[in-house]
Amino acid sequence: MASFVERFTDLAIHRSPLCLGLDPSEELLRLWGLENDAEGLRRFCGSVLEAADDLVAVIKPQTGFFERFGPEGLNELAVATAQIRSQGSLCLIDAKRGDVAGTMKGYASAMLGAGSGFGGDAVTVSAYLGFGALLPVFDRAIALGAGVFVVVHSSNPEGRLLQDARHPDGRTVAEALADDITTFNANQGAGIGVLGAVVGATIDPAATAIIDRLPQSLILAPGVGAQGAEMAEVGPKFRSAQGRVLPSVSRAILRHGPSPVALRDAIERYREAAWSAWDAGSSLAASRGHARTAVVRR
Ligand SMILES: O=C(O)c1cc(=O)[nH]c(=O)n1[C@@H]1O[C@H](COP(=O)(O)O)[C@@H](O)[C@H]1O
Repeated sequence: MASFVERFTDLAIHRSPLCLGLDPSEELLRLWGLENDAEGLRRFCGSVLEAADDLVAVIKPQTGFFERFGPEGLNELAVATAQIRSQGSLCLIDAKRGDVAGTMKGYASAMLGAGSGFGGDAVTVSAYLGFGALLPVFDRAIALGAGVFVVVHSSNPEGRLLQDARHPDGRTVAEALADDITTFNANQGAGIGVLGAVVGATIDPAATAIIDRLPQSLILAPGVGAQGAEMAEVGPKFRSAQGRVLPSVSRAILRHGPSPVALRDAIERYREAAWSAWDAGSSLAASRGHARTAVVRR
């Protein structure tokens, strides 16, 4: 089976590298005139996924917005993940789980790959209990051709104090984590590895050297739109990771619903912008131009 990286790279060229966040929050359900319940979740997700159709590479459901309704919400998460896969997009389950190794094995079986509870193509994880504790998730991802995104430099200001704290050797926590990710990927072989990283698009341009420490990783870049980062900043900030970045947008697109036309227009706009951010000026533009002609002619 093709790896997550191979599948993403192909979809990024033929669809767009955009990662569409599927965040059915109470605020958005209200804005859309939907009930704040499991039925509202279902209608919201159905409309978003119909509008996204085959336009984007990755769709990222945030589990918290589903878990808030208990078993009924989890059922809607399963419905959404199945629909994402049936539309040919990659399903990145944003669960940000992080626990001791034995428990991570449970989360891995819940989230990752065919035969798991939710069948994600990739998952987000948090390393606060230690990078090594996440190994069961890494192992399952390798075995099943899935992906893992480890939070390194989060998009929110509250993350700075913890992630910028220094190890005795002078590296920040985020830098040491980036190095752990790169060592792990390098031990698996050359090229982009199974471990991706989360680096917020809100990152201060003065701090972007952290991205240079991740030469073998896909990089999920949330924070575009509602959190203040512009898509136009992603290309310059993430230049050293050109062709490996998934800019992620949730509210700035979702607030355009429930009109299917307005929603699709918003996805189209961010999709185009994500393409430019991804490959501006690179040789990837040629293959993209080729694929895009086919898409436009659909
Ligand atoms: O892992 C994530 O996706 C993530 C990491 C991070 O550092 N910051 C962050 O906002 N996120 C998620 O990305 C989404 C951002 O939503 P918007 O700000 O509405 O685009 C939410 O689902 C967050 O949980």
